[in-house]
Amino acid sequence: MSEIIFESLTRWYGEHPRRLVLDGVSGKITDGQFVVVIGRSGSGKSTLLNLLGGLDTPSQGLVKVDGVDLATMNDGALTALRRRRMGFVFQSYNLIPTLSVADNLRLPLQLNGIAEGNKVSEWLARVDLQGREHDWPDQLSGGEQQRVAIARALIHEPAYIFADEPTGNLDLANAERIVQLLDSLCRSAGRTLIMVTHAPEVVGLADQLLTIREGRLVEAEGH
Ligand SMILES: Nc1ncnc2c1ncn2[C@@H]1O[C@H](COP(=O)(O)OP(=O)(O)OP(=O)(O)O)[C@@H](O)[C@H]1O
Repeated sequence: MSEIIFESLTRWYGEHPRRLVLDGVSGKITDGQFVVVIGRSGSGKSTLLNLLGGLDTPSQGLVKVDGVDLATMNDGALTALRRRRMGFVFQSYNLIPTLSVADNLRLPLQLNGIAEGNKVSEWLARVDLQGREHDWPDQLSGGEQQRVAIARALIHEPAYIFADEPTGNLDLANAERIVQLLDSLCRSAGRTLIMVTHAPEVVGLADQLLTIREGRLVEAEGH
């Protein structure tokens, strides 16, 4: 059972004055949900995502992943949790430029001690990039690089995928393709997908919508 609970989650930067960017948000993300985080630029979306994925530490409040408060974990345990249970997709793809496409995909397998088998070619086929094992990231288009990044985020079969504006650098057609790919690959395997986006068309796919305004969660209209 995978579940993320966050309570009174607060993040500020600096002291005197404190700059409050997330102001006591609470919620629950359950197994296999597609959660969409929307809100204006600077409202705190990436801050929330980074806290839920253990990439950042709250100033106050807590995040529980699989029932464990992240604040009780040491760095090694947190790294292990992120490596095994989570996959990350960013706006800027973040492929390692000095590694081939295949070696980028091998990294999560190696870090988790998972046997490679045919996984690299299988996952390239799933993102419609069969035969591109030996290409370098800079030989791929933006949409292709993001598809490699998706395969890399999923190849070790994590429970949670965190995607921070994964379509931010793509044209509309590529953006739709990336969202559909993430949605279908996560849904088919019951993985939880948490996506920050500016794209209003993604909202309709969400099981849960988190709308942030000035660091606070806004109640959905009509509820
Ligand atoms: N390291 C930091 N130091 C100080 N302020 C920061 C830092 N990181 C983020 N902030 C501030 O926190 C606020 C929220 O940032 P965040 O990246 O979460 O917003 P966002 O909603 O994801 O925005 P966007 O849609 O533009 O990416 C912003 O005003 C930003 O300037």
